[in-house]
Amino acid sequence: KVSNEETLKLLQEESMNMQNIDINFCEFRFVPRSMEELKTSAAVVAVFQDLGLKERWSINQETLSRFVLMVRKGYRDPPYHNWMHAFSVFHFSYLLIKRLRLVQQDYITDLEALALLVSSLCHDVDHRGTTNSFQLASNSVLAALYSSEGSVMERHHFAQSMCILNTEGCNIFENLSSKDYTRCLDLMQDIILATDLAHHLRIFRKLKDLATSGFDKSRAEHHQLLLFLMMTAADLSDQTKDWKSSRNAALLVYREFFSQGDLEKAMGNRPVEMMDRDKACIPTLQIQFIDDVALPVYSLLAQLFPELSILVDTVNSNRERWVTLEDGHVVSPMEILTNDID
Ligand SMILES: Cc1nc2ccc(C(=O)NCC(C)C)cc2n2c(-c3cc(OC(C)(C)C)ccc3Cl)nnc12
Ligand SMILES: [Mg+2]
Ligand SMILES: [Zn+2]
Repeated sequence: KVSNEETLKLLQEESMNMQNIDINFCEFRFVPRSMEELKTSAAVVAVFQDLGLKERWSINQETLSRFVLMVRKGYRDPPYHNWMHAFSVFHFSYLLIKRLRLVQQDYITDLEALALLVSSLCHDVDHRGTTNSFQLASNSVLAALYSSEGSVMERHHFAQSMCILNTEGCNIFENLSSKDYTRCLDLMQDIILATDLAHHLRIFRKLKDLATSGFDKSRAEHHQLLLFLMMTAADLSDQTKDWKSSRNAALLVYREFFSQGDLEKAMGNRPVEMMDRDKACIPTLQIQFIDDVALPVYSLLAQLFPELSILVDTVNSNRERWVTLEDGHVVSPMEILTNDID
């Protein structure tokens, strides 16, 4: 339960707007992870304000504040899949909607934009820092619940999100028409399930075809594929930031992976190399992940929206930094002095 004083405190902060959050808040180079965690809940409320979502969907300010605090409380504290990850994914989705003017240009409807934003905030809620395959291998409760359908964690994230919406005073969709309400939850389910890497790899060919043939605003399937591509791009958006930010985020991912590897060894199972701290070579693994997953995502997005090609350039330059680290690059004293590689 979110206490009233917490909600009231957040309400007082609601006077926050884009300017007094950070002058660069609406730039793709802005790093949401650099914000003080205490200010992130008010920033989420300010984003809803800025996009006019409260008026458009008659969202009560106090309900919104309570919802944001409940979502934040719904996240645990593993190295990577925590609230600050959710907040950074939410921020990137906001920038896509705002800077590309997606609703004004009819790429997505205003309901799809609402669903994308709320899904971004909720998409990893109650993550335990372990993968879908670990749920199965460890016979977790979540595997028992969802393994027959697959995407075990993603189904749990969606179920948790619905629990939060159904909590007293937290249903931000309470004033939507029943048609919009149903449609919005269906969209959230599709979008959150699309954050399963296996799902992304399954639809990748369709995403390529979409980027090649061009977006047809009249086709519902194109709206859906675009939402999935933007959600994945947001989920990976640490990789579109400056070198230090993207490197630090990647190191958090491996801290989580290696902890899972330690668990698997303790269970008598052999972890995959990527999760084995004794075998993994992070630069090599990162170059592989950037080539196999990250670059294709931002390249497709840039094919659809050429103004985003700057993101592809940044991912490529971060890739180059991993290459210099990969070949056992000897750190020169100068680099140590400039703490370029700390
Ligand atoms: C920096 C960074 N390195 C990663 C290195 C490897 C992998 C991994 O899962 N490799 C397995 C093989 C089969 C490819 C993921 C990595 N990763 C993610 C990530 C992305 C996810 O899925 C979407 C969002 C749909 C792409 C799902 C979960 C995660 Cl943790 N986010 N940042 C990273
Ligand atoms: Mg996830
Ligand atoms: Zn995520």
